[in-house]
Amino acid sequence: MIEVKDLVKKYGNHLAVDHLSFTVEKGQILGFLGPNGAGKSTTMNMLTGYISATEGNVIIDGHDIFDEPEEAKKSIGYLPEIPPLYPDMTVREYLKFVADIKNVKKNEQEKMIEDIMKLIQIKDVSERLIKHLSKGYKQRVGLAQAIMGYPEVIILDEPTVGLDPKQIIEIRDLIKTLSKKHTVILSSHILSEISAVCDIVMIINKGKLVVTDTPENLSNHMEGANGLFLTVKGNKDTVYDVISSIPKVTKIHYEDSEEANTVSLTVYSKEHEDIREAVFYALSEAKCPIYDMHSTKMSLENIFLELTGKNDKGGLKNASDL
Ligand SMILES: Nc1ncnc2c1ncn2[C@@H]1O[C@H](COP(=O)(O)OP(=O)(O)OP(=O)(O)O)[C@@H](O)[C@H]1O
Repeated sequence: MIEVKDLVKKYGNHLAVDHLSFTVEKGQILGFLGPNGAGKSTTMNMLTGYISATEGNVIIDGHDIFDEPEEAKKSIGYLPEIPPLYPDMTVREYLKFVADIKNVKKNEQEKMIEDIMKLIQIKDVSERLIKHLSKGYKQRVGLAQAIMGYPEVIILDEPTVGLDPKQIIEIRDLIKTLSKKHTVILSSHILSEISAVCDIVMIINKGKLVVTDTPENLSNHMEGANGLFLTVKGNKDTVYDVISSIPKVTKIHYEDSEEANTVSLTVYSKEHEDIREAVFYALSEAKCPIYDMHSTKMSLENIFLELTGKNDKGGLKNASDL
């Protein structure tokens, strides 16, 4: 449905998007994740033909967005980060205006506007001026214009930014509903948001692809990086020697210890290896009593920070490469 090949955007000497390639299948929801300035908006603006690319291709439903913009754009509905609304129009007037510019047939317009207002739940504000709507409702009207004409592909740039938690859940549910009939690409800098709605996550940083995988795989593979937190009574060197002699241990990280004569540390092991028993027996043999032992699960935010931090060292393509 969407094919992106070696997409590059340079602003002067600044490489905002650096050879990005990916495909999105029909009916999928692809989440684009990255910190501020990662290149999300720039990529979306190229996908929708809003700005040109320095290099590379974007093929939407078989049409190149740069060579056949009219054909390709027919398949796209776009909600930019700031929704393109006319504040002095009522919701209904605005949607009629959007239907006109998207060449929706006159005899189909009224029904389509009604159906979309019902789907997006904005019927109750249809006669109100857009400038008098709350932010959540403005965002909904932005979504309504994106799906006008029922394009195959819907591209949403940070669709929940600035909304309250209830509105965020409502917009997420809407996105899931939309994906039943459309292919959806959305961007966010919030990992939990992406994992809640997307089939595939692409993490980008400094314009480069860091990793792409399903949200489940991303979490599962990162569990290998989860550690075992320990507080042990004993001497730091002894504890280090004992723990580092356990075969499956890959990394030891010292933590601040709150009790005198104790050592706190997080111990990392190879993927999915349970080292709790080995740690217990080794420390008891060395007469170093364990005061605390618990698993530390990496939060989704930490996964994201870990991945985007690793990018400078280059070259992760799948979560399984971690
Ligand atoms: N018109 C422009 N001229 C020069 N540099 C630009 C322009 N637009 C974006 N950039 C730069 O390109 C990089 C990528 O910006 P972009 O807006 O795509 O990031 P983003 O991932 O969408 O970030 P955010 O989450 O903050 O919106 C940034 O370093 C930004 O400063």
